[in-house]
Amino acid sequence: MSAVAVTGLRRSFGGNTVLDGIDFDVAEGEFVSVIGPSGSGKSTLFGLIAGLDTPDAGAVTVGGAPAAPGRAALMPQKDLLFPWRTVLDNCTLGLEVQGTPRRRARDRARQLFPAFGLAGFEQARPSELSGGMRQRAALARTVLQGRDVLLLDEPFGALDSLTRTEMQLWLQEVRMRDRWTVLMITHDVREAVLLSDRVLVLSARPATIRHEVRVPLDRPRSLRTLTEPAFVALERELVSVLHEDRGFTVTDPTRSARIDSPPTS
Ligand SMILES: Nc1ncnc2c1ncn2[C@@H]1O[C@H](COP(=O)(O)OP(=O)(O)OP(=O)(O)O)[C@@H](O)[C@H]1O
Repeated sequence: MSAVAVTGLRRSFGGNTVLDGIDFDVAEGEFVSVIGPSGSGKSTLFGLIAGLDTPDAGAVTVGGAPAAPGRAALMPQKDLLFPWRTVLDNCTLGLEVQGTPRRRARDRARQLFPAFGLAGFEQARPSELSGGMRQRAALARTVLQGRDVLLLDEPFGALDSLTRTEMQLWLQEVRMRDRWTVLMITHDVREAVLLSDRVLVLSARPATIRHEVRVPLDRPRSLRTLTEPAFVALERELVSVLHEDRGFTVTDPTRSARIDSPPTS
């Protein structure tokens, strides 16, 4: 059974068709990235998978049942940590919303802190954390909800490139331990290839799945992976597909691996 199955998904807002027939499956334990032009509907797609929005047509199942709040855990683009709560109590929020008593929620959160590089910061406020630590806290909150599927919407978008690379390798490590099923939105082609088993490329709006690549590189992947010919070839393929959509032909993907260009309309 697929962890996530998306069939014929359509979503419009007013007269603006955003998703125009999206079909894909995610297997249990798979890491799939979704890339595509800004405004193509990636966050809209995640809202539908998270059960926070309803499609105009088509269907989404998570673990074989129709998408509904609480079936997949969504980490939104902004970390949304509450400044007045301690880091520990920010991490327990999802559990508390589910009805877990605060004490038990705190015990469970505390157990994650060492692996998430947050040990010793339980009583700190979010403002005392670095950008990478904030993202790890937001991810801890998402993971703690104990869902079968994690939806990460640009989890590292706000980080500098060094921290970002460290976080990517860290995410790979913690995820290999627990085999989460992950769907991740990113604007960074290199990040998508480094972390994923498969990368889906959305077209510009109205979005369809324009392209898909499998990433058959061994794990764990490391900084060295970034320069392997197979890695570079996949990166080049994805960058070319993305830029073709915008009428460009890419000859040197290493100079244009990011795609955070302005919305097309
Ligand atoms: N609730 C809503 N009401 C009206 N329009 C919406 C709503 N949600 C999304 N949209 C529109 O849908 C389109 C796609 O937005 P979405 O945020 O899904 O794109 P995205 O690919 O995630 O963008 P980015 O990469 O910039 O984060 C945009 O034109 C946006 O204005």
